[in-house]
Order: sequence, then structure tokens, then C-alpha cells
Amino acid sequence: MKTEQAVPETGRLEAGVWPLRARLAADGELEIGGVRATDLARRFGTPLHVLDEADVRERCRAFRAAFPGGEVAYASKAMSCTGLLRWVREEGLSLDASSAGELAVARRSGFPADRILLHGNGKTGEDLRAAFSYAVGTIVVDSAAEISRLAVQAASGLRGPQAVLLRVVPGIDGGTHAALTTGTEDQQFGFSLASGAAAEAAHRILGQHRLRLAGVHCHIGSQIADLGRYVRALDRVMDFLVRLRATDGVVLDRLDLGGGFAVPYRAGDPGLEPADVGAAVQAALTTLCARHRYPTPRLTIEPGRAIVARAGVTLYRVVGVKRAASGRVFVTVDGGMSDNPRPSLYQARYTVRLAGRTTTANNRPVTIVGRHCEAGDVLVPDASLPADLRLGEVLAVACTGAYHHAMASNYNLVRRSPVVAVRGGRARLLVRRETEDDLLARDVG
Ligand SMILES: Cc1ncc(COP(=O)(O)O)c(C=O)c1O
Ligand SMILES: N[C@@H](CCCC[NH3+])C(=O)O
Repeated sequence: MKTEQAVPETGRLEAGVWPLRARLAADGELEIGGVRATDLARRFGTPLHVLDEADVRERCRAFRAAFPGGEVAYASKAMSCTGLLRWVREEGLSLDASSAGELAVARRSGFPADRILLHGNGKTGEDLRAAFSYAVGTIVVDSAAEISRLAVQAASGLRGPQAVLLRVVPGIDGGTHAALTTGTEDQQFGFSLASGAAAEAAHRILGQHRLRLAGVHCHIGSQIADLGRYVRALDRVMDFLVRLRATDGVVLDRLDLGGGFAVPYRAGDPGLEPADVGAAVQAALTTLCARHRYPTPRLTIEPGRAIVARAGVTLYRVVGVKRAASGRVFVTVDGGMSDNPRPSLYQARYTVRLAGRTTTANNRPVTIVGRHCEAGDVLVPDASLPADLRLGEVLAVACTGAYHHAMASNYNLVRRSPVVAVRGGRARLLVRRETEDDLLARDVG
């Protein structure tokens, strides 16, 4: 067990992990988008997902500016609700959706169908029906069986051929958590370049007059901090395009490099800045196209986490403080793995702070745990919080905008938490808290 540290509150927010306009007020209280965290907790209850609108918009703009002439598609699996998708639409981004549900929210937010890409290695009939009834612009083909299913669906409509991208596997390890690596040969997404499966799929699509092969797609994983991996993947994808030109005489004009750009969760963690991603990827593409005398395809990228992670803060209330016989201090909050499964799934680490005040009390090492019935429900194993922490106080966890609300569950039949947008000193509910009636309504036995 670590001993107590003599670390006073610094009164400063950790760099790079809180929303751009988050700050500590004169009395030490955390403010997000000009609204006090404790006011938000009082008004909307806890656990609470807070989303800073200005931060999301700023990230959208940064990616668009980094890819002039390219397409930036927000990967809505990271976080989807009507209010958020409206901001993304207004900022001129496209959208990556991967289920009928994500398409339904996109539709309600007024997203133009031609700016939508449908993804998924397991698209169901329901997903495809939703995509065709919405007339989504692009469908990303992920398996051989899908090619004929898509051709049949496309034939039953009255529109012209459906534009598709072929998802290829470049054989590049993203250098990230094993559960988030999708560019290697032994995983479930896409068609292998090395085995010839991608070439065969391309021939089949080219032979389907109801489908139009518009380009290729590749996504090597998520939370990737090394730009070189994207450049190597691009190299392999370009080789494929060049070979396809030789074998089939086609020149494709879209190249989608996926998302996966890392963000820091704690000060000092590596992350990728949109401008750096844009510069590296576009320079590599220009060089490769010149080398192969290939007309430069239009680039698409699909950031999810890098758009919304930093904009999000989760607020909890402390419901227990206990020193175990081992000496370890456990701080229990009123949420846990139902609103954030990431520590248990990916051993993710977070920045946390007391939201309502600064104190002269020393910090001490604590383990922040959730309320769920498993010892694995550890939100932050290595936190440092003031020794005078009291029950009922509000804790804020940074960088929870992506894959938190989106991955929330009803474990222990807790009600899923609301999402509140903050901007310019005002707060607005985007997603309400589930009610007990919501829970009971589904239970029809
Ligand atoms: C096809 C595809 N595109 C984009 C993304 C977004 O990834 P990230 O949120 O890491 O940017 C994902 C998820 O990894 C994905 O599967
Ligand atoms: N759910 C993962 C990211 C998955 C990426 C989706 N393709 C996370 O929370 O880090």
C-alpha cells in the first residue's frame, strides 16, 4: 500500500484532458461551459454526462480545416444523440453510422442521407432496410455475403446503383489495446489484402450493375497514437488501388482511412492533433499518388473519439468512503461500470478531481469504485483525492464524451444517465435520465 502523500490541491486543471472552456472558479469550483459542476449535479442529478458544445464544434472545425477538400465523417458509435448530431451536421461533417438505431438518430437530427456512410461487419436486414429507406449515400462492404444481399436490396429500389466502399485489411497493427485493433489479419472486419480476398470482392462488386464501387475503406483501430501506422496502411491501400487499375482497368476516386486518432485521458498521455494527422496523411497520399501516377482520390476520415471525448465530463456523487483491512481507501460513487465500462474492458485510466472546492487538506491515494456488485467495478484504481473528502461531494471525471454514454448499460437495473449540453453559461438536457417506468415497460412477462 502507498502511504499518504503530502500533495496539496494545485488549483489548476490538468492539461489537455478537460473541455477547452472548463476552468476552476475563484472558489476552486469546476466550471464547464460556464456552468458550475455542482449546479449541474443538483439540477440534473448524478451520475451525469456533461457535454461541452463549444469543444465539440471546435474539434469538428479543426478536423475540417486539417483536411481541406476531404470528407470528415463523425463516427457516431462514439456518442449519438439528436442534439449532438445537429452540431456535427451544422459543422459540415459527414456521419458514420453502424446500425438502424444510429441511422434513426441521424435521420431525426436532419442529417442529409448523402453524407452518411453505413458500416458494420454484421449488418442485419433491419440495418440494410433502414439504410435503403433513408437512401444513405455510401455503404461500406465488409463481407462476401453482403455483396449479394446489397445487390438484391439495391435492385428492389428505384434509385440508381448504390455507392459502396470496400473495407480492406491492410495487415497493419494499430499498436493499441488488443480489443481495439482492426487492421491485422486475425480479426473480424474487412477483406484481407494479402490473401487476395479484397481483390476478389472488388471483382464481384464491379460485376454487379446495381452496385458502384466508389472506393476503398480501411480502419486500423482505435486510440492509435502513432501516425506512422496510418501512413503504412495508406501505402498498402494505394498498392491495392494500383493493382486493381492494372487488373480491372478501374481508377477509384474515394479513399477512406477510418478513424482511431488517440486522445489523452491523463495529462501527458499521447494524442494526435487534427492538423498533424491531416499533414501526415495528405503528404503521404500525394507522394504515393505521384509515384504511381494515380489520380489523387478524395480522402475521408472517420474520427469518433477525437471529436467528442474531451468535450465530455462525468459527474458522480460520493456515496461511500471506506478503509479496507488492507489499508486501501475505497471511494464509492453512485455510478460505475454501467456508465463507464472502459476501465474493465480496456484497463482505461482517467483524470478525476473533486468538483466543488479546493482544500488545503493533503491528497491521499484512493481507489474509486462503482456501485455495482463486482470487485471489478473499479473506475479509477490510482486516484489522488483530498483526505477531507466528504460523502455527497461531487467528483468529476474528465474525457468521458466518447464510448461512455454510448456503451452504458442497465446492469443491476440502474437507470441510464442523462446527457446535458453546456454552452455560454447555460445547460440544456439532450438525453433524459431513464425512469423506473422505462425499465419496467420492457419487462412484459
Ligand atoms: C469503421 C470505423 N470508423 C471509425 C471509428 C472511430 O474510431 P475512433 O472513435 O477511435 O476515432 C471506428 C471505431 O473504431 C470504426 O470501427
Ligand atoms: N469502445 C472502444 C472504442 C471502439 C472503437 C469502435 N470501433 C473504447 O471505448 O475505447
